[in-house]
Amino acid sequence: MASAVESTLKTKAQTSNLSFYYGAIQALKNIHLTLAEYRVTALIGPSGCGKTTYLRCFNRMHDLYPGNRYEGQIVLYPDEVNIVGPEVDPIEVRMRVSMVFQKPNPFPKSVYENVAYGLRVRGVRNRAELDEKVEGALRQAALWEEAKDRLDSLAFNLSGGQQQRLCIARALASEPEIILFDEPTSALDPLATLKIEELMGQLKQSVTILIVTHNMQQAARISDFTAFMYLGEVIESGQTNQMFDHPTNPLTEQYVSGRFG
Ligand SMILES: Nc1ncnc2c1ncn2[C@@H]1O[C@H](COP(=O)(O)OP(=O)(O)OP(=O)(O)O)[C@@H](O)[C@H]1O
Repeated sequence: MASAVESTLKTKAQTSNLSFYYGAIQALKNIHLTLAEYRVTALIGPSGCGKTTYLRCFNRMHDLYPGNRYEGQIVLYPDEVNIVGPEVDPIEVRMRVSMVFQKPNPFPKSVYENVAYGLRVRGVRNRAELDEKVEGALRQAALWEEAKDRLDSLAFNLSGGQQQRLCIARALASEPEIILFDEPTSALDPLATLKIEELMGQLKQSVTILIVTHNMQQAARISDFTAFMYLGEVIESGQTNQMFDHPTNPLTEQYVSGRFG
């Protein structure tokens, strides 16, 4: 049951009747899920259940490939825009919803230019403003201290964990409302993983987070809410401690206790 504090939460995004098709293949079936504002929601479930497919609906990444089709709605609040609606420009959606991928994927540019890139695309030209925003994003991504003396160095010279934090800074620079994380630590060592997990705890003060993870301990550590997916459906969702300690669906119970997946 939701606590008194949790009951005051605002909804950031409401998914209703969402189905998704890769051409003739239906990958998501009639999904309903609420994302709470300034909270971390984890998507868990066995390989191929649709976690990444669902995540990618939130920034209309599927629009990059012909034949893909959405049905239903993901309504973003407070303005109640259905971001998978055909009348909504995917570019606009991607300004509001950023994504961080499994493997760090910095651009072949300097540390500074990786973060400044999105700002330049959005028309920021003034050097002082760029400097301020780049520093702000690097600080928010807990990378400033390590990167401030190597802003002009190529991003590939950073460690894997630093590169992933740079990608987070790049995602933050456009001041998104939601950040999507697709298994963001699967390519990182335990220490770099810990840094990213701690960072998410700080980021959720100003942004709503949706994360796909295969790591049950990670989901339990960092998320406030968890949704368990199976064969393209959300089978059960709720507060993370409830989902792990007292799931109501036997499939969820089997999955979180490691008996399948
Ligand atoms: N481009 C595509 N074209 C056709 N089918 C696809 C495509 N991408 C994914 N699928 C199918 O959609 C279903 C969901 O895949 P998805 O990658 O979303 O699952 P997942 O839960 O993220 O899996 P994993 O944990 O292994 O990453 C799978 O059956 C997959 O084969």
